[in-house]
Amino acid sequence: MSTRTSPATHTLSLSATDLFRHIVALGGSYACYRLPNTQQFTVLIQWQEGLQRGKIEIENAASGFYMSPFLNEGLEASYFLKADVILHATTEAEALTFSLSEEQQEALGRIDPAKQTGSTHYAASGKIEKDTTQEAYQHLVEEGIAAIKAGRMQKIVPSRTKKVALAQPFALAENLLRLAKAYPNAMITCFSSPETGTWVAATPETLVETYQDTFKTVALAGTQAKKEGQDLSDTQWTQKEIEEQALVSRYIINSFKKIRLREFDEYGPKTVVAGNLLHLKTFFSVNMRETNFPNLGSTMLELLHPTSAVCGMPRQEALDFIRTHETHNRAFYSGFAGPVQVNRLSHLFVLLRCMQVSSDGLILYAGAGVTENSHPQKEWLETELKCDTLLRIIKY
Ligand SMILES: C=C(O[C@@H]1C=C(C(=O)O)C=C[C@H]1O)C(=O)O
Repeated sequence: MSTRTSPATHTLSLSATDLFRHIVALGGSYACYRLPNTQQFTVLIQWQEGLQRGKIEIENAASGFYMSPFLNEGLEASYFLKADVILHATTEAEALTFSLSEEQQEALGRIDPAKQTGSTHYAASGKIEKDTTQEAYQHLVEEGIAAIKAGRMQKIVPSRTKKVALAQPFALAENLLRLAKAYPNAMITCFSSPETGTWVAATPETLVETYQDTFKTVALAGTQAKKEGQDLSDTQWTQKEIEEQALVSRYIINSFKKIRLREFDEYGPKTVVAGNLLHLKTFFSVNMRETNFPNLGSTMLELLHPTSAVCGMPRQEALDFIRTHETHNRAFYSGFAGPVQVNRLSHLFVLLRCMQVSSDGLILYAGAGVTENSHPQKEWLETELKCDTLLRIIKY
């Protein structure tokens, strides 16, 4: 759908809260996002029931939003929200407000803002994960270190949950705006459907981006707290962090090698800000036309997910470890999500710094890269900082 403006008298100004309520009341699904370093929020709405299940070819897909849980072999457990309607709003104002043309109002059905009183989002279906204690997480890290010392893996990324209670119904639109303002260079996103429940993320990590002829991905790892007024060029990284991030870079280069792609640009590692944290990031880009890899986005998505930034190395051993040792289901945490073919851009992000919104609370998820030299308590503190990325900004 186009966003051309119709005469002012016929446009309807609708708050995100009213819009979300309207969609949920009619049984639709939506995904809302603000790309890094942009001012615009986009909402993709699907009216027909049921998200499409299974792998899609992002190059040939309709406009929509692609979502994947962490455990997703062959990407067959993915979901696709087909955008029947696309709306945009800027974040310059104090509230998220959409301006709907007549055509868009027709597509959305009759909307009476005064009658919108229901929920703005779907509550989680199925079992809600419990809180992970510090003791349990540190024990998991110790088991990871033992497996590495026994030679079964080089790196593992154990994760945990953190459950917080809600004092009031979750103010979704207000919180998305708060996150967008606090974190200009993050992808701020939320998706809500009966199948997936509701997830919110402020993620720093691109998994796959394609626009016109360019393919991009990044290797992101190594974490430290960002200090007030810190000069990024003075940041010190330990050998452990440098090696941990280099493993992720190597994993990406090995994936290029697997498909005999030899020409790519590599830049970094650079220290980057992600909310309250600093990471090391290497940027990769490929010209898909010159290298004759028109489907590189779909190909790399399958090769990369889950990367060693969120799973470990080697991948199969790390996956087995996570499946057998973690006591919670990661669901969409460390999976991926993002728009596909929206104005020719497909941009999928790793779902990090994320949480599930349930009717009785928020379930946050975070992990930390563990190598032979890890300290369990430090890894716990790292996951606390990662949870704080959301908790220090949102109201709950
Ligand atoms: C696993 C997470 O983050 C990943 C792990 C990192 C690390 O181990 O230092 C850093 C960035 C992410 O690639 C998370 O945020 O939960």
